[in-house]
Amino acid sequence: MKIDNILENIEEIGDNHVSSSAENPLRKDAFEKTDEEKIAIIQQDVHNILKTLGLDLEDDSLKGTPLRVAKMFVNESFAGLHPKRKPKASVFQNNYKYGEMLVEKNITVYSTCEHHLLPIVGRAHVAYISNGTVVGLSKMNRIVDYYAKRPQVQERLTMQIVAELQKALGTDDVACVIDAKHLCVNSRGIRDIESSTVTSEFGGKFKDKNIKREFLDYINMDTEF
Ligand SMILES: Nc1nc2c(ncn2[C@@H]2O[C@H](COP(=O)(O)OP(=O)(O)OP(=O)(O)O)[C@@H](O)[C@H]2O)c(=O)[nH]1
Ligand SMILES: [Zn+2]
Repeated sequence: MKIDNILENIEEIGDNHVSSSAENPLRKDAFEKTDEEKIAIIQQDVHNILKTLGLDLEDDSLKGTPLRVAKMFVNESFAGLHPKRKPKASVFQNNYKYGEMLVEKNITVYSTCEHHLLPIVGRAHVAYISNGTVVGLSKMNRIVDYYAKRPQVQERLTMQIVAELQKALGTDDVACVIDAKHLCVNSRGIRDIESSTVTSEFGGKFKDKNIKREFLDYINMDTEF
């Protein structure tokens, strides 16, 4: 994809529904380097970090780590930063006139906390009410995964998922709840292994108390929002 198209794509994401606060802070030159160029630079950076910590990078087990981490950042953990990886949300006409709520629950979330670069692991529950368009079920999981593969805060991730589905489905009637553990809270710092974080975004009809309740009942949440 050409850089102009990519920037256009980002602007388009910004325009429609996604408020500026729901965008990951990206530099203007974010996509000027190829993935291969980024991997080569990050490999050197990780090498320097480990060397500074005093590790012997000639060691057989460690010597592949800088490249391994660089590839993981670019191709896996943070792959969703690049708009070229945005999933195509195949939509269909709702010819069968299903008018009730559709809930895709227990979608696995693996993301990364942007403050500590430690994992966020949990579940997302996504729901929408069709206004004539339906989306392929797996596309909801793919949209969650795409936005999760970025340095994130959970609030922004939740909002981005809703905004993307609102755009694909042409309706505001979309909601998302995420319940996730942040390893920066569980494994370091306060080291609270039990706590998890719940975030929600309720668009359109989901702001209605009864509709919200129906959704929360489907996902077995007693939490009052
Ligand atoms: N709102 C929000 N905060 C997050 C998220 N992920 C991590 N954090 C918090 O970001 C904060 C960063 O605070 P700092 O005080 O700069 O970091 P720190 O000194 O490592 O803080 P401690 O984690 O309390 O040791 C921490 O309180 C994290 O728990 C998230 O998704 N949303
Ligand atoms: Zn953190």
